[in-house]
Amino acid sequence: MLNAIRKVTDDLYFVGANDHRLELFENIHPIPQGVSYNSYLMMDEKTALFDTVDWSVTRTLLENILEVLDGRDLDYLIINHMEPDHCGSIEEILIRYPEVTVVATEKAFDYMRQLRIRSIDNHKTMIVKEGDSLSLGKHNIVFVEAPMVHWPEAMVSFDTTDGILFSADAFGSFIALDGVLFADEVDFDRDWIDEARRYYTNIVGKYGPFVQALLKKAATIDIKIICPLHGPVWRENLGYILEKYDKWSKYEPEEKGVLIPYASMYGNTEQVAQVIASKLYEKGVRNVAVYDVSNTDTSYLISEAFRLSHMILCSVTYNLNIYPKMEYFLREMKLLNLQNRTVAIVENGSWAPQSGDLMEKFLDDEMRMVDVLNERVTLNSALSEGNLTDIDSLVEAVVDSINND
Ligand SMILES: Cc1cc2nc3c(=O)[nH]c(=O)nc-3n(C[C@H](O)[C@H](O)[C@H](O)COP(=O)(O)O)c2cc1C
Repeated sequence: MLNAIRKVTDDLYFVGANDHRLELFENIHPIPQGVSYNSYLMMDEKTALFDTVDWSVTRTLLENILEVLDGRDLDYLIINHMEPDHCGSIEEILIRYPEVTVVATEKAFDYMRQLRIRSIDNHKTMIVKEGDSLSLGKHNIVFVEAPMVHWPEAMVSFDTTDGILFSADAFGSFIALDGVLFADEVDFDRDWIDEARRYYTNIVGKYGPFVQALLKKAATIDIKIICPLHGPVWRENLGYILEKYDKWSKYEPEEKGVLIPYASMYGNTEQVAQVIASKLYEKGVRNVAVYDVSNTDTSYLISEAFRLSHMILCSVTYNLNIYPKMEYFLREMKLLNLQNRTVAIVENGSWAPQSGDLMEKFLDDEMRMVDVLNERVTLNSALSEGNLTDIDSLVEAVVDSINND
């Protein structure tokens, strides 16, 4: 093979590509380890391509397809999701394979027109809805609607012959594949889970109830392989990733532990965050994650907030407000629907500390099912002897809450 193509099964080929050049996914989330855009080509009596890739790697996709088709024509292009990182090459496929039939939901066809995929109306199309199926010969493909996972038009396709779920954005992950195809070829729980969580929580996190609906449908079919649109394919231990998705989409913490994001200009608030973290370890808590909100991209904080059960928000008062980077994190948590967490507050201010009240009001008024502990610590510029009792009470309250949850 001239190209980096791998076989998922005897009839199914991975023909996607890696991207190490994109700095920000969706122009917002850093991806220091890259990302893959997955596309799969089924070679049966009829040939079918499941989704395409981002425009930037179209050349690789086209060469991969040419090599696998080996002179045959492409019969079907099945579009599960119309986000441009997956639909970016549709037009090129249509130009090169004029006889191809495009298979998608009605909404997906609307988006093709919105996105100015000009030649779609000159092509054979097949609009599918929940339960429709398509025979490729040996393989029978059933279409299952998956609205808001993560766009309204999304569907997943299920090959009933081999039990393969083409799961669109569900079960995806950041990190370029770089030769890997299957999740069982890496130490996923050590090396990939943090980026899988950061991908899910920031990209799909808001749509938990829709993911729950998809998981319920998935429970009724016999899935043997999951082919997502980013990251590795799952063929072993599917329960591992299904369980993670179940937790994340129910907004249940994965682990007991404490996230301590701090906003500090000159280090005094940071010092208190460190003191609190030390005291938590002294009290036997083992899962404490301390982050400076100024030098940690919010996507990482969101991911940690989904992972852990407790949070201690530490912020200076900044022009009578919450420190902007902390405020941004709070707003993102709200937008992504995070809930079911216990939170304690540390505030700092030299003349009119306000960040504590403002953070508490935000948590109470804007977020759902967030329990704010009464034990607050208020610093005036810097830690003083007078704060120590309050710090101990806050730590005690967090430890009690962890132990009694
Ligand atoms: C630009 C700026 C704005 C501030 N605004 C307020 C304020 O509105 N109210 C207040 O009580 N303190 C205010 N402060 C004081 C800080 O909250 C105070 O310096 C705090 O101790 C900083 O803690 P740190 O060492 O963790 O940065 C402000 C400080 C700066 C630099």
